[in-house]
Amino acid sequence: MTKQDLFKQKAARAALDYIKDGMIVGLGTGSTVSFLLDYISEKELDITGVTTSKDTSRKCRALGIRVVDIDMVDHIDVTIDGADEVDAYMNGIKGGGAALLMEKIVANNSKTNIWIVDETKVHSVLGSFPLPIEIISYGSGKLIQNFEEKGYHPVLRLDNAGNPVVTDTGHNIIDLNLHYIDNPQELAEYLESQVGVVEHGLFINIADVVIIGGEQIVTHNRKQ
Ligand SMILES: O=C[C@H](O)[C@H](O)[C@H](O)COP(=O)(O)O
Repeated sequence: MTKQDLFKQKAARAALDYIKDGMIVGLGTGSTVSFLLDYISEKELDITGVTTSKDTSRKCRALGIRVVDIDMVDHIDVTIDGADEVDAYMNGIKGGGAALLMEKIVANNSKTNIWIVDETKVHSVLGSFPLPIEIISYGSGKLIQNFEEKGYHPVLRLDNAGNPVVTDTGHNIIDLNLHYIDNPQELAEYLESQVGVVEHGLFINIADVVIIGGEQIVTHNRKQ
């Protein structure tokens, strides 16, 4: 196991403190959340999960974690998710695993949102990680052209067979290679105004707690 994986594991283990029996828990997507699911199963926590991807649902089924559709619950107590990059203001980029749309819907319906990341993902300014944009396929060439003209260096994400990645909700992904996002809010507003964009991977003012795994665990709390 790499050091980065060990740090992801540490962050995932620390997140268990926020989960109690009987809770409805939003379950994110990705390798860090995968460690969390293992711990939830090992500890036999009696939770009801609301998942953010087919991958997470599959893993929950394999581990015997109960899962229900988001529309079957009247609230979500806490959601625990990974992130691809986190800045000093606890804003982040998500969607490296193409799950950003379902993740944002679950996050927006959760009382508390907790991110679990390893320390390599924390940067003072967002943009090192390419920003995923979920789009409809019709007219995607035009959208790419618009993003090129803005200097965003867009790349349509392809799968191993060279076909456009199709998300769990049936869309495609464009990754923007921005390197330095000086005003995430302004960029989010621009992206939201583009017809054909379903959702973007900028998660602004969403995380309440960020647990960073490193040699030590560091926890940031928005309310502090
Ligand atoms: O679409 C994927 C999600 O936003 C993930 O939470 C993110 O990519 C982090 O994944 P990982 O824990 O594998 O680094």
